[in-house]
Amino acid sequence: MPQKTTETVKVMCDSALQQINLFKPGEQGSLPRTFTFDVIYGEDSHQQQVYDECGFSLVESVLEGYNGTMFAYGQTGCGKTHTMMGPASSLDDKALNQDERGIIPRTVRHIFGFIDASEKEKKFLVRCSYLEIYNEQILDLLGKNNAVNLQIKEDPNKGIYVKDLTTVIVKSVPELEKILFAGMKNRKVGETAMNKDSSRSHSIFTIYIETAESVNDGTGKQKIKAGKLNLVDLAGSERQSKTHATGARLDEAKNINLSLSALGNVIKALVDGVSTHVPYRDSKLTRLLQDSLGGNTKTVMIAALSPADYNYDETLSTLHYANRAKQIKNKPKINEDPKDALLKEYEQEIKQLRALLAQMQTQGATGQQMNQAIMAMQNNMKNQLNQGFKVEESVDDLIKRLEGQGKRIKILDENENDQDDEEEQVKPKKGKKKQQVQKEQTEDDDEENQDQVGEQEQSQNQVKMQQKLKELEDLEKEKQNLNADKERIQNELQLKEEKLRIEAREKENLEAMIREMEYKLVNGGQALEEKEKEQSQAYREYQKKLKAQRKKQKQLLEEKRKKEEEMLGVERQYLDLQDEVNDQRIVIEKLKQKYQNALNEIQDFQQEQQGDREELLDTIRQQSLDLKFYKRLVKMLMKDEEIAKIKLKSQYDDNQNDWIVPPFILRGKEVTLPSMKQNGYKVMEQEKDNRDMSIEGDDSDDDLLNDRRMGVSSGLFGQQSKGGQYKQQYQNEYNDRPNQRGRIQINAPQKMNQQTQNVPIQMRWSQIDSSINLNLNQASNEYNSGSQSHLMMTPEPSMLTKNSKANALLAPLDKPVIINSNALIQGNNGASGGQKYTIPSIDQLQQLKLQPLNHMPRKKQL
Ligand SMILES: Nc1ncnc2c1ncn2[C@@H]1O[C@H](COP(=O)(O)OP(=O)(O)OP(=O)(O)O)[C@@H](O)[C@H]1O
Repeated sequence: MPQKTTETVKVMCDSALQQINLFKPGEQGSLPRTFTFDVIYGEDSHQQQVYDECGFSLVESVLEGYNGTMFAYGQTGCGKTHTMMGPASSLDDKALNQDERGIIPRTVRHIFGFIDASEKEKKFLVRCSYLEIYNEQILDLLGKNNAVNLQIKEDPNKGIYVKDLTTVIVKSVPELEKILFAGMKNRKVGETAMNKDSSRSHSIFTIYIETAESVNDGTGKQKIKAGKLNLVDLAGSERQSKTHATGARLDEAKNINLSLSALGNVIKALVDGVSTHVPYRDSKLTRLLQDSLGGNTKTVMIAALSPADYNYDETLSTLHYANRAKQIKNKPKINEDPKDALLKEYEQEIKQLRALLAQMQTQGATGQQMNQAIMAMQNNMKNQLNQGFKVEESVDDLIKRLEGQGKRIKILDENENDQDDEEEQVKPKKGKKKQQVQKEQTEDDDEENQDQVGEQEQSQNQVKMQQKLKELEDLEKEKQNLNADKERIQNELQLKEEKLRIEAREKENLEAMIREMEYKLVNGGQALEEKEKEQSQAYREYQKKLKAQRKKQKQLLEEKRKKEEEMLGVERQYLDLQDEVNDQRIVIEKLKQKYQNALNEIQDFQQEQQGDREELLDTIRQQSLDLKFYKRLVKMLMKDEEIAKIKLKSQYDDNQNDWIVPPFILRGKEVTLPSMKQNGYKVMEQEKDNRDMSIEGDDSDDDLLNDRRMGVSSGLFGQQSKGGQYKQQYQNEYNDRPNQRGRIQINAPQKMNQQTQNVPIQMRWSQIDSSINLNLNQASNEYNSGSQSHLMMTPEPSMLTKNSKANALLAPLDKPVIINSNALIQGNNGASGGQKYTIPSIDQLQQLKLQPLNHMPRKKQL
């Protein structure tokens, strides 16, 4: 969706013909490149229109049980996030610009609107998950730890899925929106020269909808359908020259461009008609979208364009991308009665719980039996959920967790207070008891006083008194017996009460579980007034009509195009010659136009390929420099045997696309490998903290740091002593690879003066005799004598020994050897020692029509 711009508009949208015309800047009067798509939106179109025409029918399909994917593709800053999400300010419930909301918030409303308008008997289970792919890592935007790189798995029933991805059950628009906004806040966004809030990751918000409805065959059976909707906001392709990205932004851009070019390769392979292999595994993005591209999913691609002439190349590339994607044929199918449907599991659980409750009420099952049954059921459910997804937590819990832990601490404090309160309440009770005991004591004392008075009276009648005493003793005994009986009865009563309490609690638990299970499912026909239902139905009908109209319009356009095609070949009966001439002229004009279009297409394609190649080579070159730096660093820190030992214990993980390196510690002369289970990585980090690093000399100097970033070249020519050391190391490393073939690139300066700009020229190694000798002394001498010319090689500087064999031969094919030297090109005739070889001059190289490569980083003058 083009955004308004003050620059010259070079994109014309023809919505009626569903065509987009792109004019090349500087080519006045030339024919535009024309592309036809299902729908075209100019800068005056509205978000509602985009949703009605692109989103609505896809969401309806998902509600019918299809899988759907909608993704926005395009150059950075073109409006992908705007189209998918809309401006952040529009998402608020009270926002005045709610009509600017994008596809995702509209989808959320559509889904629950549909549920509310469906029959009451229908049951729905709605869940969602939210992930981002950042620097080729899959991060859970709703997860407890969103720095963990999750793994992609494949299962015959579930298809491709992300292991341990958090999914949350939602029952209403506000709940789903809360989750969405909380996840959005975790997304990686950064400022670039082209977009203040540029998405630095690809994000996938997935909504899973399961529907259960009774089959009308009198068996009471239910039909379950499960649809899944992926709403994808891709990060935009970007050129470093425009975004001026450096550091982390540049790393992100490299990863973004690589994954987008992997997506492009998948699309190409799917439509070129010759590829037998589709490279889905080349990136996490293509792997996750595998079902959406050529699989069983209904997919809508939205191409966002910039209309500015400044972005002509990127706009053309996006249009080609979309044009190819348009040709992909998917085979969508409804997911009926899927084995892993959660709704089915929940329904079964509810049934079983109800049966248990009934049993408890009629047969009086014991609390212990109940407990065991509930525990078994809960475990069973957890296992089922764990097979694919993490066990869901409630929306409120999740939001609380995402907002931080503060609330929980507060709740704990409150509980503590509650406890204190309870104790406070207990205290007065204890006091009362004490008072009562004191009272009883006083009463006893009174009795004693009275006895004393009686004693005086009874002194005259001792027998009587003794009898009385005996009676008292008997009474005391009886009292003791009664107390013992009372205690026993009390204990029995307590036990009975406890038992009753347990049973009541179990029953309550059971009922709560049933309530909770039922709560997770949403019944159709809720909350809506009859009038709202009618409106919703009318809107749906209108959408259907609109869809039918669009289909008809498309058919008519197609017929018109076909007729025009036919006209070009039809022989007509002409009444006079002039008519025939006129018609033929029109036919010729049209054929000319077609021919020109085809030529343009070929030219665009070649340019695009060249652009892609340059971008990729640039990335390879950058990565090769990084790799060299890390290699150098590791070699400075560790011995070859140590590296070998650790490599032996390491494994390459295809799923993670990364090395799993076990923890290790460098201590004195030994390498210790602490077990991963025993917190090995933590131990390793502590060891690292204990080490102090010191660098000899004034190595903090910026220049030196820069030179180091460039890799080994900094050490090669600047100081002979260092150079010698490096040479020796590299020679050792590569001399034992005699049979690997490689290629050589010569980056030749266009003009032979010191301010030259490099025009790199590629020459395949196969054009050079594999046993040549190169005399490179001249290059290094020239360098050392202070000339601007220099020689830089990656990654095999062993070539630089005097009269050395061209060890570039030994370079593996994926690591190009780069020679950048004036001297090499000029003083090239004399190979020494045996065979002769002449490196071609620039003219000769150019005559070979070898394609120029990208600009190479120039090395600093030392
Ligand atoms: N159709 C539009 N109408 C109004 N504003 C728009 C439109 N499209 C884009 N914008 C604005 O342009 C800016 C960049 O858009 P957005 O962030 O959506 O680009 P993007 O393609 O997602 O970029 P990136 O790939 O860098 O994430 C935003 O401020 C956005 O609001």
